[in-house]
Amino acid sequence: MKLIDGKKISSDKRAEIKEKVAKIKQQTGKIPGLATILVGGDPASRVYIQSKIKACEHAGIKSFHHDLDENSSQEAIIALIKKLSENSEIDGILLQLPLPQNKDAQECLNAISPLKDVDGLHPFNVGLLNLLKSWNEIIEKNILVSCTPLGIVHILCKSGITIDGKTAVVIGRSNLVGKPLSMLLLANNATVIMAHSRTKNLKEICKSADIVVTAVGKSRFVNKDFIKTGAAVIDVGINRTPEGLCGDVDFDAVKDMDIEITPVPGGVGPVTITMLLENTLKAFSNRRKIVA
Ligand SMILES: Nc1nc(=O)c2c([nH]1)NC[C@@H]1CN(c3ccc(C(=O)N[C@@H](CCC(=O)O)C(=O)O)cc3)C=[N+]21
Repeated sequence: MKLIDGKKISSDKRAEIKEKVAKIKQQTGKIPGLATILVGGDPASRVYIQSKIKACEHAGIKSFHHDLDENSSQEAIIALIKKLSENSEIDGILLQLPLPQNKDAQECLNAISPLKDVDGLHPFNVGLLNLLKSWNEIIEKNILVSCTPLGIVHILCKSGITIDGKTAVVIGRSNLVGKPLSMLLLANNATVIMAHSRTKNLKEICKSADIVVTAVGKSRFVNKDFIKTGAAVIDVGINRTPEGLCGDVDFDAVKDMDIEITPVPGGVGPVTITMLLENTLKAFSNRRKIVA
């Protein structure tokens, strides 16, 4: 088993971003800004939001955090988002998900200006992603795409794992990870299988894949039976167990296999946050029509 070092991939990219931010400041006198919104006090969400704010500070990006009460109305969330969408100091807006019960997250996301939608969840950006014909267009057209899928493609690329022509199985069909990732892999010429909780013969399907991405949220869900020799395994699961934080893959069960795999922690998580910084810069330059 060969571990893919997400922390290293992340810190290399963050150093590049930091330099870009410094250059932007020098050339424009402006500082890119990211607004984060947390509704309610879910402890895991708070940890993620804090890592995002810290990463911004380290890169020189200005962060504007908004804590909303658990009982805030949907109207109040939308009103805040609209205000941030109009604030010219703010380039990116991130609404931390999930929202507390009884709120329509998509309705809130629809209020984010598509130009500031650093999670790529506004219907405009979802549409652009689905219209993609090739990976080049992501760069040329400056489309904002969800951070975890971008991070996964970045990890594969930096690890020298080709996507073109490979069979990739994505387990999980969420709007934040599974669906956008499938579109990105497709744009990179993979043959993509979108698997989910109702998929039959999941083990056999995964066993045929060159790349397996698991975003399920169940510890030890993926074992030896799912993975073929030589495969790349990307573990997006974040599960808190009595033994600590772990992903969806039963690490002990696969440790003797000839595979490449991202660990949890230290795999996809840190690179996801790095892509949020990257998307904030992308939003900055899209809005100002300059090359960062
Ligand atoms: N609008 C929105 N956008 C998101 O991108 C988003 C979200 N909502 N809601 C929750 C998920 C989850 N997510 C993570 C980011 C970093 C780590 C991360 O850095 N993890 C560390 C461990 C951190 C720990 O100890 O929990 C690691 O894997 O090494 C994990 C999870 C972003 N998400």
